[in-house]
Amino acid sequence: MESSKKRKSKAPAKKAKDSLLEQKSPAEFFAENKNIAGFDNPGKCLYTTVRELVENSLDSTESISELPLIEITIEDIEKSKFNSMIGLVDRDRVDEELYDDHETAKAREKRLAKEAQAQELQAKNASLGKKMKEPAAPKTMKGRGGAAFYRVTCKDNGRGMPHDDIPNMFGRVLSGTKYGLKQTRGKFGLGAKMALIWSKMSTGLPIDISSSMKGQNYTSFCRLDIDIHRNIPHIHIHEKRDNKDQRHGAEIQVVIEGNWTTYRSKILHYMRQMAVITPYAEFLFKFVSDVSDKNVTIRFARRTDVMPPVPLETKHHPSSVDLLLIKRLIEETSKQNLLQFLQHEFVNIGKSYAERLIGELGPEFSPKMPFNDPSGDCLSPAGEYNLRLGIIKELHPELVATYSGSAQVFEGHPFIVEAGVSVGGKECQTSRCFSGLNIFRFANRIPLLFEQGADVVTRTALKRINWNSYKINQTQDKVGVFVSIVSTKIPFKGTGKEYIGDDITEIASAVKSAIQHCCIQLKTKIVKNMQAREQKERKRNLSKYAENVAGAVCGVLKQMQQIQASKKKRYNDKEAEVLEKLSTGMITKQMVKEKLVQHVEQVDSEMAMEFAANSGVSEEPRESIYLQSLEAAEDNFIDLHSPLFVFRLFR
Ligand SMILES: Nc1ncnc2c1ncn2[C@@H]1O[C@H](COP(=O)(O)OP(=O)(O)OP(=O)(O)O)[C@@H](O)[C@H]1O
Repeated sequence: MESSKKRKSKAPAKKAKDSLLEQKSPAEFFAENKNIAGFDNPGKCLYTTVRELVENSLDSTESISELPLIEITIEDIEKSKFNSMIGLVDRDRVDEELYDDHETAKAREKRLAKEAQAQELQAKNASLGKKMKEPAAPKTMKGRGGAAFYRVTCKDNGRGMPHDDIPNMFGRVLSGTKYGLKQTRGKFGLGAKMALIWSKMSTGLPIDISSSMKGQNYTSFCRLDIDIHRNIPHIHIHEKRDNKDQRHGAEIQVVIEGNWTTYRSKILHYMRQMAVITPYAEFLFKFVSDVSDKNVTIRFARRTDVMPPVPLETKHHPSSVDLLLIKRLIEETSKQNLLQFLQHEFVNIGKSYAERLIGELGPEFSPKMPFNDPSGDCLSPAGEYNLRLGIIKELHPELVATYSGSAQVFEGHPFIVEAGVSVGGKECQTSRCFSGLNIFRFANRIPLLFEQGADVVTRTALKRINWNSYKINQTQDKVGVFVSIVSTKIPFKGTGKEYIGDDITEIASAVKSAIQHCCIQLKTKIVKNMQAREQKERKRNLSKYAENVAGAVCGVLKQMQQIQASKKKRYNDKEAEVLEKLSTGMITKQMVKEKLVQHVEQVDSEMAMEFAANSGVSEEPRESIYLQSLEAAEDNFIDLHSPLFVFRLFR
C-alpha cells in the first residue's frame, strides 16, 4: 500500500480503464464550486476577497494583542495596463461586432447604472429582512471584453508568518493555523486560497505575500500560485529580504476580476460594520482609479485602545465527543494512561471525576452522566463597551441599549450572545440605517451581509420580538438591531460564512433574550420621552389659544359693561371692581393674555415637579447610566453606560 505521505504529493490517481471512479483535489473541488465559499460572480468575488484578507489581518493582529492598523486598497486596473501585466499585446479590435461582448459606450453606461440601482434596492430590501436573490452576474460575463480587474492589497501590523510556512498557508487548500478549539474569524483554512484560485481563474496572475514577524531582521517575500490539480503551492519567488523598517505584519496583494460598480456599496457597508464591531481598530480603505472622481478614501478611526481579551484555546467538552474525535484524540495524545488522558484532553474532568468515570466503564456505564457546561472563559466577545461605542460612533442614534449574555452551550461548544438596539439617528445611506428594522449581524466579530432573511438574528427580530410592547414602532422608527455571537464553533451554513441557521434552539433563544433585555432598557427611556413630549405638546396647545381666550374674556367683560351702563342688571362688588378696572385701562386684553400664558407655565412646571417626584427625580433631569455587573470588575475597570456615551474607569 502507498504511504499517505507519498500519496499527498501526487496528482489524484487517473481512473483505470474499466473504472468510472474519479478523484478530485480539494483545490479542484473549490475551484469548481467556488460559490459555496462566497465566490459567486466577479462582484461578489471582489467583496469576499476583501473580506477574507481583512479578517485574516484582524485575526493576526489580535493574536499578538496588537491594536489593529489595517490598510485595504482596491486599485482599478485599466484594461491596457492589465493586458500588459499578463503579457497580452494591446491590439485594437478591427471588427467590433464580431465580439460576443460588443457593447456601445452608451449601452455600457446604461447597464452599469441599472446594475448599481438594482444593488441599492437589494441592499435596502436586505436591511428590511426581505428575502431576495443575490445580484445577477453582469451580462458581460459571457465575454471577457467588459470584465474589470483590480489589485487588492491588504497590509496589517499583525504577527506575520513563519518563512517556511507561507507557501502552504496560501497555496494548499484546507491548511491553516485556526483549526483548534479557539474563537477566531477564520476556521476552514480556505479563504486566502480561494482569493488565489479566483485570481488564477480570472487573471492567471500569482499572489504576492510579504511578511515579517516580531524581531525578524528579514522580510519574507513569496510570489506563488496554486497547482489546482495537485493542491500544492507553485512557488515563483520565495526569498528573504531586508526588513529595513523593522516592522512586523503582513501585506498580501492579489489581482482579480471584479465589479466595483455593483459591489461598491456592499464593500463600504462591510467596512463600516467592521468599524462598529471593532472600534479598537484603525482601517484605512482606499479605492484608486484613473478617474479621480471615482476614488474613495475612508479612514475608520480608532476610538478606544481597549481590546477584548485574547481568546484562549480550549479543550473538547465531553458532550461534543463522537467516535471519530475520540479515536483521533487517542492517537494524538501524549498521555500514557487512561486517567491522564481523560484529565488532559477534556474540559471539566478533574482527577476524581476521571477515576469515577473509569470505575463506571462497564455494562452499567450511563452516557447521561451529568457534566457541567463548558465555560465561556476561552471566548472573546466584543464586549458591551465596544459594541455600544461602535454603534454610537458609526450611527449616532438617539437611544441605544446593549446587553451581554452569559456563556451558554450547544453541542459542547460555548457561545456568548451580545446585543445592542438603537432607536433614531439620521437616515443614513452609508451605514444603511433606514426607517424600520435594520439588522446588523456579527459572528466571531465578522459582519455578515448576505443571506439575511434565513439568519437566526433576522428571524428572531422579525418574528419573535413584540416590538410594540416596548413602545417601538417596528415599521416607522429607525431601529438598529445589532447581534454579535462568538463561539469556538459558529454553526455557519456553508463555508462562505454568510449566515447562521435558525435551527439551533439554544442560539435562537439566547438571541431573543439578548434583544429583549435591550428593549426593556429602551422602553423605560422611550416612555419617559413620550410623556415629556406629550406634556410639551399640551403646553404648546394651551399657549396657542391664549390670544383667542383673552379676546373672548375681554369681549364678555365689555358686554357686561354695557349691561351695567343700561342698568339692566346690578353686579356685586367684586364684579363691579373688575369692570371699573377695565374702563380705566387697568385690565387690558394683553394683560389677560399674559396672565393666561403665565398660568400655563405654572401648571406645566407644577406637573413637571409632580412627575419628577413620582419618578423619583428631585433635581435636574438626568440620564440613565448603567453600571456593569460587579463580576466584570475583576478586569480592573468598571464601565458606565449611557445612551450617549460610555465611560471606562480604571482602578
Ligand atoms: N495577514 C495574515 N497574517 C498572518 N497570517 C496569515 C495572514 N493571512 C493568512 N494567514 C495565515 O494563513 C492561514 C490560511 O489563511 P486562510 O484565509 O486560507 O484560512 P483561515 O483564515 O485559517 O480560515 P478561513 O478559510 O475560515 O478564513 C491562516 O490560518 C493564517 O495562519
